[in-house]
Amino acid sequence: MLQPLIWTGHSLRVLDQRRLPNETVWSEYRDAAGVAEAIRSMQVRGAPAIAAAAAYGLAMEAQRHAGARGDRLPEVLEAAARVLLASRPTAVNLRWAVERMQKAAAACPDPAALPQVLVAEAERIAAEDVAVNRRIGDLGAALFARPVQVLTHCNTGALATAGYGTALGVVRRLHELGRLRQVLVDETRPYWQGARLTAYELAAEGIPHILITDSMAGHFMQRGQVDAVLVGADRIARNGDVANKIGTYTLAVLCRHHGIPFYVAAPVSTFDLTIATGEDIPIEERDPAEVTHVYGRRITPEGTQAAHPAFDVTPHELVTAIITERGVIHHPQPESVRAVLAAEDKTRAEGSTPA
Ligand SMILES: CSC[C@H]1O[C@H](OP(=O)(O)O)[C@H](O)[C@@H]1O
Repeated sequence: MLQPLIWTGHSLRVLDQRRLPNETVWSEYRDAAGVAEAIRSMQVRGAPAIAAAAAYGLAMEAQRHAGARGDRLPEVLEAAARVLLASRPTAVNLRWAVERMQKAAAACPDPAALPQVLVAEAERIAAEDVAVNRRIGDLGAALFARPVQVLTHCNTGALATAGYGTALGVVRRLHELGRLRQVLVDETRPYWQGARLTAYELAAEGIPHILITDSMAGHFMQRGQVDAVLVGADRIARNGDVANKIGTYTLAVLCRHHGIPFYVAAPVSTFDLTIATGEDIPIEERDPAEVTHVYGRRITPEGTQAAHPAFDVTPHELVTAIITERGVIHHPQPESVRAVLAAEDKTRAEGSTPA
Protein backbone atom coordinates (compact mmCIF):
# COMPACT_ATOMS: atom_id res chain seq x y z
CA MET A 1 0.00 0.00 0.00
CA LEU A 2 1.22 3.52 -0.74
CA GLN A 3 3.08 5.29 2.07
CA PRO A 4 3.34 9.09 2.23
CA LEU A 5 6.18 8.97 4.76
CA ILE A 6 9.23 6.78 5.39
CA TRP A 7 11.15 7.11 8.68
CA THR A 8 14.84 6.23 8.22
CA GLY A 9 15.76 6.44 11.92
CA HIS A 10 17.35 9.87 11.55
CA SER A 11 15.41 11.55 8.71
CA LEU A 12 11.92 11.64 7.25
CA ARG A 13 11.41 10.83 3.61
CA VAL A 14 8.27 12.53 2.23
CA LEU A 15 6.49 11.46 -0.96
CA ASP A 16 5.83 14.77 -2.72
CA GLN A 17 2.07 14.49 -3.34
CA ARG A 18 2.11 17.63 -5.47
CA ARG A 19 3.87 15.60 -8.17
CA LEU A 20 1.55 12.55 -8.13
CA PRO A 21 0.31 10.76 -10.12
CA ASN A 22 2.73 11.49 -12.97
CA GLU A 23 5.96 11.60 -10.96
CA THR A 24 7.14 9.77 -7.87
CA VAL A 25 9.47 12.23 -6.14
CA TRP A 26 10.73 11.81 -2.57
CA SER A 27 12.12 14.62 -0.46
CA GLU A 28 14.14 14.05 2.72
CA TYR A 29 14.02 16.19 5.85
CA ARG A 30 16.14 16.17 9.00
CA ASP A 31 14.54 18.91 11.09
CA ALA A 32 11.20 20.38 12.15
CA ALA A 33 11.53 23.40 9.87
CA GLY A 34 11.85 21.17 6.82
CA VAL A 35 8.86 19.07 7.87
CA ALA A 36 6.82 22.23 8.52
CA GLU A 37 7.55 23.43 4.99
CA ALA A 38 6.60 20.02 3.58
CA ILE A 39 3.26 20.34 5.41
CA ARG A 40 2.69 24.00 4.48
CA SER A 41 3.41 23.34 0.78
CA MET A 42 1.24 20.17 0.85
CA GLN A 43 4.00 17.80 -0.16
CA VAL A 44 2.48 15.79 2.68
CA ARG A 45 -1.22 16.44 3.40
CA GLY A 46 -4.17 14.79 5.05
CA ALA A 47 -4.92 15.29 8.74
CA PRO A 48 -3.41 12.07 10.14
CA ALA A 49 -0.41 12.13 7.77
CA ILE A 50 0.31 15.71 8.82
CA ALA A 51 0.15 14.59 12.46
CA ALA A 52 2.63 11.76 11.93
CA ALA A 53 5.00 14.02 9.98
CA ALA A 54 4.94 16.64 12.74
CA ALA A 55 5.67 13.97 15.35
CA TYR A 56 8.76 12.85 13.43
CA GLY A 57 9.73 16.51 13.02
CA LEU A 58 9.87 16.93 16.79
CA ALA A 59 11.73 13.65 17.23
CA MET A 60 14.38 14.86 14.78
CA GLU A 61 14.80 18.12 16.68
CA ALA A 62 15.59 16.13 19.82
CA GLN A 63 18.10 14.06 17.81
CA ARG A 64 19.73 17.19 16.37
CA HIS A 65 20.17 18.73 19.81
CA ALA A 66 21.07 15.53 21.65
CA GLY A 67 24.34 17.04 22.83
CA ALA A 68 22.79 20.29 24.08
CA ARG A 69 22.57 21.09 27.80
CA GLY A 70 19.50 19.38 29.27
CA ASP A 71 17.87 22.71 30.15
CA ARG A 72 18.10 23.86 26.50
CA LEU A 73 16.01 21.02 25.12
CA PRO A 74 12.55 22.26 26.29
CA GLU A 75 13.23 25.60 24.58
CA VAL A 76 14.34 23.86 21.38
CA LEU A 77 11.27 21.61 21.31
CA GLU A 78 8.93 24.51 22.09
CA ALA A 79 10.32 26.49 19.16
CA ALA A 80 9.99 23.48 16.86
CA ALA A 81 6.40 22.92 18.01
CA ARG A 82 5.50 26.53 17.17
CA VAL A 83 6.93 26.20 13.67
CA LEU A 84 5.05 22.95 13.03
CA LEU A 85 1.74 24.25 14.44
CA ALA A 86 1.97 27.31 12.18
CA SER A 87 2.30 25.19 9.03
CA ARG A 88 -1.47 24.58 8.52
CA PRO A 89 -4.28 25.77 10.81
CA THR A 90 -7.31 23.53 10.25
CA ALA A 91 -6.38 19.87 10.81
CA VAL A 92 -6.42 19.51 14.61
CA ASN A 93 -4.55 16.20 14.37
CA LEU A 94 -1.39 18.29 13.96
CA ARG A 95 -1.91 19.91 17.37
CA TRP A 96 -2.96 16.57 18.86
CA ALA A 97 0.33 14.98 17.74
CA VAL A 98 2.47 17.92 18.90
CA GLU A 99 0.82 17.91 22.34
CA ARG A 100 1.24 14.16 22.61
CA MET A 101 4.96 14.46 21.79
CA GLN A 102 5.30 17.30 24.32
CA LYS A 103 3.70 15.12 27.00
CA ALA A 104 6.14 12.32 26.17
CA ALA A 105 9.04 14.78 26.45
CA ALA A 106 7.78 16.18 29.76
CA ALA A 107 7.50 12.65 31.16
CA CYS A 108 11.10 11.81 30.22
CA PRO A 109 13.34 12.34 33.30
CA ASP A 110 16.65 11.93 31.49
CA PRO A 111 17.43 14.52 28.74
CA ALA A 112 19.94 12.10 27.26
CA ALA A 113 17.13 9.62 26.65
CA LEU A 114 14.86 12.18 25.00
CA PRO A 115 15.75 11.45 21.35
CA GLN A 116 14.87 7.79 21.54
CA VAL A 117 11.81 8.47 23.68
CA LEU A 118 10.44 10.90 21.07
CA VAL A 119 11.35 8.65 18.15
CA ALA A 120 9.45 5.82 19.84
CA GLU A 121 6.43 8.07 20.44
CA ALA A 122 6.39 9.22 16.81
CA GLU A 123 6.59 5.62 15.62
CA ARG A 124 3.70 4.74 17.97
CA ILE A 125 1.59 7.56 16.52
CA ALA A 126 2.19 6.25 13.00
CA ALA A 127 1.60 2.61 13.90
CA GLU A 128 -1.57 3.40 15.88
CA ASP A 129 -2.92 5.39 12.94
CA VAL A 130 -2.89 2.30 10.72
CA ALA A 131 -4.58 0.16 13.39
CA VAL A 132 -7.14 2.88 14.05
CA ASN A 133 -7.94 3.25 10.37
CA ARG A 134 -8.46 -0.51 9.99
CA ARG A 135 -10.92 -0.38 12.92
CA ILE A 136 -12.72 2.53 11.26
CA GLY A 137 -12.81 0.49 8.05
CA ASP A 138 -14.46 -2.44 9.86
CA LEU A 139 -17.04 -0.29 11.65
CA GLY A 140 -17.79 1.69 8.51
CA ALA A 141 -18.19 -1.38 6.30
CA ALA A 142 -20.62 -2.85 8.86
CA LEU A 143 -23.01 0.00 8.01
CA PHE A 144 -23.59 -1.49 4.56
CA ALA A 145 -25.36 -4.86 4.21
CA ARG A 146 -25.27 -5.03 0.42
CA PRO A 147 -22.95 -3.94 -2.41
CA VAL A 148 -23.06 -0.17 -2.74
CA GLN A 149 -21.93 2.67 -4.97
CA VAL A 150 -20.41 5.39 -2.82
CA LEU A 151 -19.21 8.89 -3.59
CA THR A 152 -16.12 10.28 -1.92
CA HIS A 153 -14.44 13.68 -1.82
CA CYS A 154 -10.78 14.66 -1.66
CA ASN A 155 -8.26 12.01 -0.63
CA THR A 156 -8.69 10.15 2.63
CA GLY A 157 -6.58 7.12 1.83
CA ALA A 158 -3.13 5.79 2.62
CA LEU A 159 -1.68 9.04 1.24
CA ALA A 160 -3.66 11.12 3.77
CA THR A 161 -2.79 8.96 6.76
CA ALA A 162 0.05 6.77 7.97
CA GLY A 163 -1.63 3.98 6.02
CA TYR A 164 -4.97 2.41 4.93
CA GLY A 165 -7.07 5.60 5.14
CA THR A 166 -10.19 6.81 6.89
CA ALA A 167 -13.14 7.18 4.49
CA LEU A 168 -11.10 5.45 1.82
CA GLY A 169 -10.30 2.82 4.45
CA VAL A 170 -14.03 2.07 4.62
CA VAL A 171 -14.01 1.85 0.81
CA ARG A 172 -11.04 -0.56 0.94
CA ARG A 173 -12.81 -2.72 3.54
CA LEU A 174 -16.05 -2.79 1.52
CA HIS A 175 -14.03 -3.89 -1.50
CA GLU A 176 -12.28 -6.59 0.50
CA LEU A 177 -15.70 -7.84 1.68
CA GLY A 178 -17.20 -7.81 -1.82
CA ARG A 179 -19.69 -5.10 -0.86
CA LEU A 180 -18.44 -2.29 -3.10
CA ARG A 181 -19.92 -1.84 -6.57
CA GLN A 182 -18.02 1.31 -7.48
CA VAL A 183 -16.65 4.58 -6.16
CA LEU A 184 -17.58 7.94 -7.65
CA VAL A 185 -14.43 10.01 -7.05
CA ASP A 186 -14.88 13.78 -6.80
CA GLU A 187 -11.93 15.39 -8.56
CA THR A 188 -11.81 17.95 -5.71
CA ARG A 189 -10.68 21.22 -7.18
CA PRO A 190 -8.53 23.21 -6.81
CA TYR A 191 -5.87 20.82 -5.49
CA TRP A 192 -7.30 17.78 -7.32
CA GLN A 193 -6.80 15.34 -4.44
CA GLY A 194 -9.51 13.10 -5.91
CA ALA A 195 -8.34 13.14 -9.53
CA ARG A 196 -4.63 12.86 -8.70
CA LEU A 197 -4.48 10.91 -5.44
CA THR A 198 -7.68 8.93 -4.78
CA ALA A 199 -7.87 7.70 -8.37
CA TYR A 200 -4.16 6.77 -8.08
CA GLU A 201 -4.73 4.74 -4.91
CA LEU A 202 -7.86 2.97 -6.20
CA ALA A 203 -6.31 2.16 -9.56
CA ALA A 204 -3.25 0.68 -7.84
CA GLU A 205 -5.53 -1.77 -5.98
CA GLY A 206 -8.01 -2.49 -8.77
CA ILE A 207 -10.89 -0.90 -6.86
CA PRO A 208 -13.61 0.10 -9.39
CA HIS A 209 -14.05 3.86 -9.60
CA ILE A 210 -15.22 6.63 -11.89
CA LEU A 211 -13.78 10.13 -11.71
CA ILE A 212 -16.37 12.92 -11.73
CA THR A 213 -16.08 16.67 -11.52
CA ASP A 214 -17.26 18.18 -8.24
CA SER A 215 -20.21 19.74 -10.09
CA MET A 216 -21.50 16.31 -11.20
CA ALA A 217 -22.28 14.99 -7.70
CA GLY A 218 -25.86 16.28 -7.65
CA HIS A 219 -26.59 14.85 -11.09
CA PHE A 220 -25.63 11.31 -10.02
CA MET A 221 -27.55 11.65 -6.77
CA GLN A 222 -30.62 12.80 -8.67
CA ARG A 223 -30.31 9.68 -10.89
CA GLY A 224 -30.16 7.36 -7.90
CA GLN A 225 -26.51 6.42 -8.54
CA VAL A 226 -25.19 7.33 -5.09
CA ASP A 227 -26.05 5.02 -2.18
CA ALA A 228 -23.93 6.95 0.33
CA VAL A 229 -21.31 9.65 0.61
CA LEU A 230 -18.13 8.92 2.60
CA VAL A 231 -15.76 11.74 3.52
CA GLY A 232 -12.94 12.39 5.98
CA ALA A 233 -12.46 15.25 8.40
CA ASP A 234 -9.82 17.69 9.56
CA ARG A 235 -11.44 18.94 12.75
CA ILE A 236 -14.68 17.99 14.50
CA ALA A 237 -16.20 20.13 17.26
CA ARG A 238 -17.79 18.68 20.39
CA ASN A 239 -21.25 18.98 18.88
CA GLY A 240 -20.27 17.03 15.76
CA ASP A 241 -19.82 19.95 13.34
CA VAL A 242 -17.22 18.80 10.79
CA ALA A 243 -14.51 20.76 8.99
CA ASN A 244 -13.34 19.03 5.85
CA LYS A 245 -12.10 19.79 2.35
CA ILE A 246 -13.94 22.60 0.59
CA GLY A 247 -16.97 21.15 -1.19
CA THR A 248 -17.90 18.77 1.63
CA TYR A 249 -20.71 21.00 2.91
CA THR A 250 -22.17 21.12 -0.60
CA LEU A 251 -22.28 17.31 -0.67
CA ALA A 252 -23.97 17.20 2.75
CA VAL A 253 -26.72 19.57 1.60
CA LEU A 254 -27.23 17.53 -1.58
CA CYS A 255 -27.42 14.33 0.50
CA ARG A 256 -30.05 15.87 2.75
CA HIS A 257 -32.09 16.91 -0.29
CA HIS A 258 -31.86 13.44 -1.87
CA GLY A 259 -32.21 11.40 1.33
CA ILE A 260 -28.73 9.88 0.95
CA PRO A 261 -26.64 8.94 4.02
CA PHE A 262 -23.68 11.30 4.62
CA TYR A 263 -20.91 9.57 6.60
CA VAL A 264 -17.77 11.09 8.08
CA ALA A 265 -14.89 8.73 8.90
CA ALA A 266 -12.31 10.09 11.32
CA PRO A 267 -10.14 8.97 14.25
CA VAL A 268 -10.89 10.54 17.64
CA SER A 269 -7.66 12.53 17.24
CA THR A 270 -9.67 14.65 14.77
CA PHE A 271 -12.01 15.84 17.52
CA ASP A 272 -11.15 19.21 19.00
CA LEU A 273 -12.37 18.87 22.57
CA THR A 274 -11.72 22.56 23.24
CA ILE A 275 -14.44 23.92 20.92
CA ALA A 276 -18.19 23.56 21.21
CA THR A 277 -19.19 24.16 17.59
CA GLY A 278 -17.77 24.45 14.08
CA GLU A 279 -17.92 28.25 14.27
CA ASP A 280 -14.61 28.13 16.14
CA ILE A 281 -12.75 26.05 13.55
CA PRO A 282 -10.06 28.06 11.72
CA ILE A 283 -10.46 27.78 7.94
CA GLU A 284 -7.19 27.84 6.03
CA GLU A 285 -7.02 30.41 3.22
CA ARG A 286 -4.51 29.23 0.64
CA ASP A 287 -2.80 31.07 -2.23
CA PRO A 288 -5.43 32.02 -4.88
CA ALA A 289 -2.85 31.04 -7.49
CA GLU A 290 -3.77 27.42 -6.64
CA VAL A 291 -7.20 28.27 -8.11
CA THR A 292 -6.14 30.44 -11.05
CA HIS A 293 -3.36 28.12 -12.16
CA VAL A 294 -3.14 24.42 -12.92
CA TYR A 295 0.34 22.90 -12.74
CA GLY A 296 1.65 26.45 -12.82
CA ARG A 297 -0.24 27.37 -16.00
CA ARG A 298 -2.71 30.26 -15.73
CA ILE A 299 -6.29 29.34 -16.69
CA THR A 300 -7.81 32.80 -16.09
CA PRO A 301 -7.23 36.25 -17.54
CA GLU A 302 -4.43 38.24 -15.96
CA GLY A 303 -5.61 39.97 -12.80
CA THR A 304 -8.54 37.66 -12.07
CA GLN A 305 -9.11 37.58 -8.32
CA ALA A 306 -9.82 34.15 -6.78
CA ALA A 307 -11.00 32.96 -3.38
CA HIS A 308 -9.41 29.86 -1.85
CA PRO A 309 -10.86 28.69 1.44
CA ALA A 310 -9.34 25.19 1.69
CA PHE A 311 -12.06 23.80 4.01
CA ASP A 312 -15.70 24.28 4.91
CA VAL A 313 -17.81 23.30 7.91
CA THR A 314 -20.72 20.86 7.72
CA PRO A 315 -23.26 21.34 10.55
CA HIS A 316 -23.76 18.19 12.60
CA GLU A 317 -27.47 18.18 11.67
CA LEU A 318 -26.47 17.16 8.12
CA VAL A 319 -24.20 14.31 9.25
CA THR A 320 -25.78 10.83 9.31
CA ALA A 321 -22.96 9.37 11.40
CA ILE A 322 -19.33 9.87 12.33
CA ILE A 323 -17.36 6.62 12.14
CA THR A 324 -14.55 6.54 14.71
CA GLU A 325 -12.38 3.75 16.04
CA ARG A 326 -14.23 4.05 19.36
CA GLY A 327 -17.62 3.55 17.76
CA VAL A 328 -20.12 5.06 15.31
CA ILE A 329 -21.73 8.29 16.43
CA HIS A 330 -25.17 8.24 14.80
CA HIS A 331 -26.88 11.62 14.29
CA PRO A 332 -24.03 13.43 16.06
CA GLN A 333 -24.94 16.08 18.60
CA PRO A 334 -23.29 17.13 21.87
CA GLU A 335 -24.72 14.22 23.85
CA SER A 336 -23.95 11.43 21.35
CA VAL A 337 -20.46 12.81 20.71
CA ARG A 338 -19.81 13.04 24.44
CA ALA A 339 -20.92 9.42 24.92
CA VAL A 340 -18.32 8.10 22.48
CA LEU A 341 -15.61 10.58 23.45
CA ALA A 342 -16.03 10.23 27.23
CA ALA A 343 -13.16 7.75 27.31
CA GLU A 344 -11.08 10.06 25.12
CA ASP A 345 -11.81 13.01 27.39
CA LYS A 346 -10.50 10.95 30.31
CA THR A 347 -7.31 9.77 28.59
CA ARG A 348 -6.42 13.28 27.45
CA ALA A 349 -7.24 14.77 30.85
CA GLU A 350 -4.98 12.22 32.54
CA GLY A 351 -2.28 13.03 29.99
CA SER A 352 -1.97 9.38 29.03
CA THR A 353 -1.87 8.57 25.36
CA PRO A 354 -5.03 7.16 23.80
CA ALA A 355 -5.06 3.36 23.57
C1 LIG B 1 -7.91 11.49 6.33
S1 LIG B 1 -7.87 13.17 6.55
C2 LIG B 1 -7.91 13.74 4.94
C3 LIG B 1 -8.49 15.12 4.88
O1 LIG B 1 -7.44 16.07 4.67
C4 LIG B 1 -7.67 16.68 3.42
O2 LIG B 1 -7.25 17.99 3.39
P1 LIG B 1 -5.82 18.33 2.71
O3 LIG B 1 -5.67 17.47 1.49
O4 LIG B 1 -5.93 19.82 2.40
O5 LIG B 1 -4.78 18.05 3.78
C5 LIG B 1 -9.17 16.60 3.25
O6 LIG B 1 -9.85 17.55 4.05
C6 LIG B 1 -9.42 15.20 3.71
O7 LIG B 1 -10.73 14.90 4.05
